[in-house]
Amino acid sequence: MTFLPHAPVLELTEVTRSYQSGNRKRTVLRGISYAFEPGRMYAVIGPSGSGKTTLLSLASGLDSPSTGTVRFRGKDVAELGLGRYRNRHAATVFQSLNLLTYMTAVQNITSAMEITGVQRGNKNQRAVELLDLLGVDAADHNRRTLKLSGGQQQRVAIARALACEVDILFADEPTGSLDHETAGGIISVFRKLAHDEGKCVVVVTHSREVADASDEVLQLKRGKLSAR
Ligand SMILES: Nc1ncnc2c1ncn2[C@@H]1O[C@H](COP(=O)(O)OP(=O)(O)OP(=O)(O)O)[C@@H](O)[C@H]1O
Repeated sequence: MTFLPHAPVLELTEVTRSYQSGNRKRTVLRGISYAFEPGRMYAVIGPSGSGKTTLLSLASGLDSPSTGTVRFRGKDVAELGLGRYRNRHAATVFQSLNLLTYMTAVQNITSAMEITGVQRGNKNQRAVELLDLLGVDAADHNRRTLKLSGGQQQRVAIARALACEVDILFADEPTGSLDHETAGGIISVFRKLAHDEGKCVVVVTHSREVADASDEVLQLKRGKLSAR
């Protein structure tokens, strides 16, 4: 199958999400439509409680919209199967990273490949390639991730997310706990993944630096998404 270079990789159409609390319904997202392209980095910004994480959950297949559709390369992710979409096409780096800290950087990646059923002969070699791509020092590849710095851990978590050769990478506040310089390194990684590797990178952030480094800045306000 061939794809047009600028055909959207991810499309949200009239997406809404409401939460029921007792007998009250609260609508967080109100009819959001947007098309995300490969090879671009997007920042999603907005005040606390505006629904950024909710939007990320729907776009990444962790949750389903109340109404509307989320499509990956034209196919409704509900039909594709949310588990399959998450394993094969769209990975998320969470704020908590969720690394297995008693395992090495390489083991974190190879075990993710095992769990998601990646068909690859030499998983170790692929893990090393990914860690190199993300700028993790060779000396750190076989260290337990518990022993790595916050910035290095973040890189390992991103490498693990990419282990399944996904097309879309989501990240929730990836620079929130990093100092300025380390955050700059992570921002460069995201830009490289979008511009050199053709990934669609979507970052939820409060950081001005991340927003400034992105190709598109999308603002969530009162349940609506607008390009800034
Ligand atoms: N599972 C849930 N059940 C009920 N309400 C929820 C649930 N998840 C989120 N909400 C509500 O939806 C609103 C948006 O939350 P969300 O976490 O998406 O915002 P956010 O923009 O990511 O906030 P922050 O920047 O503080 O992380 C909040 O009022 C929150 O309380």
